[in-house]
Amino acid sequence: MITVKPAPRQAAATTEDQPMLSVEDLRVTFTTADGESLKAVDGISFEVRPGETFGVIGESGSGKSTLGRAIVRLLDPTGGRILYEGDDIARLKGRRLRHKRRELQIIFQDPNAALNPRMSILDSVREPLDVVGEGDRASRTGRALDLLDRVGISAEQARRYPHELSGGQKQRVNIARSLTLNPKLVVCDEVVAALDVSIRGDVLNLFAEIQRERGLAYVFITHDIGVVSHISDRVAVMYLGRFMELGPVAAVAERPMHPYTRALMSAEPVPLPSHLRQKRRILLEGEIPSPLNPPSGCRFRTRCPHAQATCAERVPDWRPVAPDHFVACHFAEELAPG
Ligand SMILES: Nc1ncnc2c1ncn2[C@@H]1O[C@H](COP(=O)(O)OP(=O)(O)OP(=O)(O)O)[C@@H](O)[C@H]1O
Repeated sequence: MITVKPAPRQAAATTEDQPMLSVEDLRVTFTTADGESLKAVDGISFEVRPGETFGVIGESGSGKSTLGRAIVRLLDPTGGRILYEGDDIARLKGRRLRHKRRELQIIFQDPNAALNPRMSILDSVREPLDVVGEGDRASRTGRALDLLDRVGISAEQARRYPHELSGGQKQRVNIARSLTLNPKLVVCDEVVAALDVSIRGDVLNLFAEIQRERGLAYVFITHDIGVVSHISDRVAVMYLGRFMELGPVAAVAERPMHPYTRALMSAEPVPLPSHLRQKRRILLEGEIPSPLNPPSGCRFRTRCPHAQATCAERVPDWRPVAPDHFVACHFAEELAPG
């Protein structure tokens, strides 16, 4: 089990609740090799507040990575807006997009994804600074070494190549690399999933420390509810391209309002205090349906133990059930425990 030091949410608590990023009705549709339309992200809206960790959880194929990549414009949204400091990231082009993207970084599950195997660790971390041409080479090298030192990579290790480092060390290097251009928001896509369980806690702690030092916001994408409950302030539960529930982690853990959230939470040994754990294991039957042909009405209805006729007929409204807590289920209040 991962043990993560409790992280006081200083940055989130001291900044006002003004969003730093507003995602409005975001859509990403892929065209498959057969020419079919696949709605990987299908009308998602949320805000990220300065200094907070916004968790996104869901099964494989729910569209989490697509959402993360769209936020940093690694792929082009099909529709909707991504408002960041007065600009719509979804529409920006050229130099203005490159400039904004410095402040929005992403770290991937595969520690090798952003590291060139033929470049030394130091060169890889300095590269973003070289590209924007900040200062002279010596100052850029100094800054890269400082960042590497901060994440626990020595100057001697910085001269090595990626294959000479462990997965955990490489993920530390990726953290350093993502920080070179002083981002304000980092999308973390399953960043500890590929790491040995024994070191996941250390790497998560490093993420939490860096966040406190820099007031960074994270969008933390994971299928691991234990990870999300430890690191996030708020969490969104995603299923087949849509959010099913969104709220403060404690509220969602204590009183999950969507049947899918309850099923997810009961399926894993969540390291939550016992009074917050779901008492009964709810079996989530069947595979997630194909996004090429999603169920009508509520997308979860084909696996929901409580589905009724209405669920096939009408898409549930996205509505508040408590302050800051939203759900898309026709029967949320009736079904929610206690
Ligand atoms: N480039 C693409 N072209 C066509 N379909 C894609 C493409 N990228 C993703 N998809 C499809 O979009 C859906 C969502 O994928 P995505 O990787 O975003 O989900 P995920 O929740 O991150 O899952 P995982 O954890 O397995 O990556 C899946 O059905 C996937 O097959």
